[in-house]
Amino acid sequence: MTLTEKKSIDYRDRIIVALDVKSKTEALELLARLENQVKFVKVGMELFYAEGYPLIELLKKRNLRIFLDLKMHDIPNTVGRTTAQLTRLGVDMFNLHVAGGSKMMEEARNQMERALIARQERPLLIGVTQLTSTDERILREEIGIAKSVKEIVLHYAKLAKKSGLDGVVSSALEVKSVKEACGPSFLTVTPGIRLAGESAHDQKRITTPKQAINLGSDYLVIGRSITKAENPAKTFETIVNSLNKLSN
Ligand SMILES: O=C(O)c1cc(=O)[nH]c(=O)n1[C@@H]1O[C@H](COP(=O)(O)O)[C@@H](O)[C@H]1O
Repeated sequence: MTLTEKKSIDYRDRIIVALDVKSKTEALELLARLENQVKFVKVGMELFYAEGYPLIELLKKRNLRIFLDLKMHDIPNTVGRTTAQLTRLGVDMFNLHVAGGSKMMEEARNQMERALIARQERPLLIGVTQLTSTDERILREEIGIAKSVKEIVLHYAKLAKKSGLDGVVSSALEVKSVKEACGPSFLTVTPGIRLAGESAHDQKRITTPKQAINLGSDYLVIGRSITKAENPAKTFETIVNSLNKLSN
C-alpha cells in the first residue's frame, strides 16, 4: 500500500509530535504525559543542540521513530558531509532547506547513500519549502520573492524531487498542487496544524488535522496543540481517533 492510499491507516503512525522542549528531562516528562501513545517524534534544534546524540539513542531505545529537524542550509560540501553523520546516527527522517539549491540536495542524497551500513533502512530526506510561519506579505516585502506562496512551494517541491529528495515540508494548503506536480508517492510533511478555534501563535498557514488529511498530507507535524494541552495523551488520542474514522 502506498502512503497516499487512505484505507486502514492508523494515523498514530502519521502524526509526528514535536518535542519542542529544552532538555532531556523535559522531553522525558512530556513523553510520560503522552503515556506511550506516540510512535513518531520530532527532535528540533533546541533539544538536539542541548542533548545531542545520547538523546537520539535514548529515543531509539524506546522504539520511537525520529524526525531530526535541523533544517540544514549550507554549501553542498558541508551539507553532504553532515548528512553522512546524520545517516550514521540512524534517524528515520531529516530535513534541509530546498533554498540551498540542487547541488546541495544532490550531495546530501549521495552522501546519505554512501554512509548507509548493511541492512540499514534509508532515512527519508525531506526538503523544507516555504516555512509555515510565512505568508504572501512576508515573502514579497521581507524576503523579496515576487511569487505567491503556492507558486514558490511548487517550485521548491519540483526542484526537491528532481534532486532526489523523498518529499517536502509545506503547509497542508499546498499539498494538492505538490502531489499533482510530483506524484502521489512524493511525501508531504505538514506542520502548521491547529485544532479548530485554537491560536495560530507564530504560524501563518494553518489547517486542522482533518483538513490536512483531506488535502492529502502524509505526515502531520503537531507541536503545541498536543504538547501544551492539559492532557496531551487524551488530545493525541482524540486526534488519532477522529482521523482513523475518516479512513476506516
Ligand atoms: O520543518 C518543520 O518541522 C517545520 C517547518 C515549517 O515550515 N513549519 C514548522 O512549524 N515546522 C516545525 O513544526 C513544529 C510546529 O509546531 P507547532 O506550531 O507548535 O505545532 C515546530 O517544531 C516547527 O519547528
